[in-house]
Amino acid sequence: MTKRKVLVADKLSEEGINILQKELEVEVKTGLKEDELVKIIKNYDALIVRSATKVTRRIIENSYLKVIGRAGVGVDNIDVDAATERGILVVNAPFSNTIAACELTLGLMFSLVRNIPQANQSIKEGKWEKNKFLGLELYKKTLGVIGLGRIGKEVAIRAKGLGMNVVGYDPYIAKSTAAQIKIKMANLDELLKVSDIITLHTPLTKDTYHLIDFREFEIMKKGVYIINCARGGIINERALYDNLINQKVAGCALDVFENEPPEDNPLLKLPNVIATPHIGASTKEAQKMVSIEIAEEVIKALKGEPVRSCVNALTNSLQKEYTI
Ligand SMILES: NC(=O)C1=CN([C@@H]2O[C@H](COP(=O)(O)OP(=O)(O)OC[C@H]3O[C@@H](n4cnc5c(N)ncnc54)[C@H](O)[C@@H]3O)[C@@H](O)[C@H]2O)C=CC1
Ligand SMILES: O=C(O)C(=O)COP(=O)(O)O
Repeated sequence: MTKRKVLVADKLSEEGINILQKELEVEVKTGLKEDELVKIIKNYDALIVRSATKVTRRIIENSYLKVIGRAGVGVDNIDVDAATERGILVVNAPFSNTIAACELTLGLMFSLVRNIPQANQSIKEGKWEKNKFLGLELYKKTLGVIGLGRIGKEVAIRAKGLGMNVVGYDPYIAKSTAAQIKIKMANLDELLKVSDIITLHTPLTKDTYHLIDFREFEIMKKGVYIINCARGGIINERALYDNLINQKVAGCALDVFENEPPEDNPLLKLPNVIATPHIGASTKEAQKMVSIEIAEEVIKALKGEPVRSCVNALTNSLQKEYTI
């Protein structure tokens, strides 16, 4: 019997590729543009991507795909509605990169308040600017966690371990989740008012697009720090820029951008912005697990077996069940 064909369009660890190869014919072609994908997508039963490849309506409508696999969590780069309309299953691998994204968030939080990247740069330039890099302690500061799903929850638990006060905002989680990790829940405005550091961990959806906009910056404390390891579009980058310039925001750490790669993004020119190139999920452990998780899901979907992480029609109410 001829094997079904899967196109792997972004980098996937070899463990996952090996699993796919046992059952399917696998082709790996990365860095394809929309036009190139449109030309070849008819040849495949399944497509696997990460965040780089945008799976547009045009690609979907030119395909005979049965399943689209997202080797990671966020599916904002996939037109899930278009896939659903054509009966194409969209599955993701949400259980494998939680710790990786959480630990990057913590690394960025320490880096921000102690100016570690700036101090590193300075000493490598031959300077000894000891007095320039006076930092802040995290101990007893208030961390506002927006989105208390898998990653936000792990960040909150670790922040409490550092002696921080943690306030959470997430309209869709059960009260028992907050009680379990012993953090205070608040509405968005209360969280913005009291937080010394704010970290974002929601998906990018129609509801969370520009969740942090000019109005929200107005409510924040002067000297607040912002961390975004979720998605660029959740913060209005123009509002962030203005509030860094007027020093309402003391500094921010960004792993994600509205446009990636962020060509000519003015935020990257500011000294109080530290940035990483969307590496939240980039650990050996996470990438190995993600590749296995998505390979198994895609194979199950092609066999018509029940899958664990179908994201079609994931409305907010469904998301509630899904997160808890
Ligand atoms: N930088 C990176 O490489 C990575 C980024 N991510 C991003 O992080 C996001 C979160 O990942 P997980 O924690 O695994 O997802 P999750 O689904 O477990 O958690 C998301 C949480 O956000 C909440 N939420 C949804 N809408 C909200 C709103 N309007 N206000 C407040 N909370 C809201 C949900 O109720 C849920 O509890 C992903 O969607 C992805 O975009 C995830 C992994 C790696
Ligand atoms: O899993 C996610 O949502 C991520 O953002 C990770 O993105 P990546 O797979 O590293 O391109």
